[in-house]
Amino acid sequence: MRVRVNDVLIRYEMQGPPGAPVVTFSHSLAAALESWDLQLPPLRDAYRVLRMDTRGHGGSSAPPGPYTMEMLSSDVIGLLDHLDIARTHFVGLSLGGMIGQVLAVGYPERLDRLVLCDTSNRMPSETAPVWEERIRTAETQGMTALARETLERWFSEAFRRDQPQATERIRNMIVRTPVAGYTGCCRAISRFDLSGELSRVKVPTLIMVGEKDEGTPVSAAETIQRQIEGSELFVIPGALHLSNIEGAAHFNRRLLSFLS
Ligand SMILES: O=C(O)CCC(=O)CC(=O)O
Repeated sequence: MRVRVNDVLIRYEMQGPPGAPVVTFSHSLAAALESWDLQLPPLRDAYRVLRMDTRGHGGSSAPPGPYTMEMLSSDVIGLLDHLDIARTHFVGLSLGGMIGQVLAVGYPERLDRLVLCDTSNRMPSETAPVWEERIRTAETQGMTALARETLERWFSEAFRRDQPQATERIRNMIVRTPVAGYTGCCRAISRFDLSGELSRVKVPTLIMVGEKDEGTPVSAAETIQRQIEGSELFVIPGALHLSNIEGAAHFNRRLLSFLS
């Protein structure tokens, strides 16, 4: 389904019994709602699972950027309003986790529980050249040029070797991401800094991170945990950045116990 929210079309899927609590999933940069496929089966009997493509990704519109984290968060609120959802659990990975933090600060009345995965409360200014380089590569060579290095940051060598079909599916998501959507979100991420405001978050929060995530490492998760009072931290053994896929069994067990 696609609905007009703010000035864009947002693609989403909603599965699960009517009246059940809603769990909203928000994916990483260069992914799409299908990156949560492994979370659907364990949740869909007891929850309404709402998965959406972030602006600039998957089947959502990709207007020219730059985007801001506030814009991306406002798209989530617009979708919830459209679907008449007053409150939701929110699970966000990486970029999705940054959106989740903005929601928890700006719209706490809309959130029941918050799960922040493989994310950070700010992008250090030292990383600015990395984002500029990724933007330049996407604009000059297209998303295919970014696929291999992205997969290497997201999954272990063993996973890429042993799960070629799953790896290929994610690769397709990366290369199909519109360049304008990717670069628009890169700019939102590179300017992201919620470090001064995160201590205001009172929503019950679980933080999960792949043990070997390099882009948003365990230390970044620990920083978030120190700032959000009462939050829990779970490190997913062996996983890199897309811990919900490579570490799905651990991820799902911890997610279910936190939500229930
Ligand atoms: O994945 C994201 O949503 C942003 C952070 C990032 O680019 C991490 C990575 O791909 O290594």
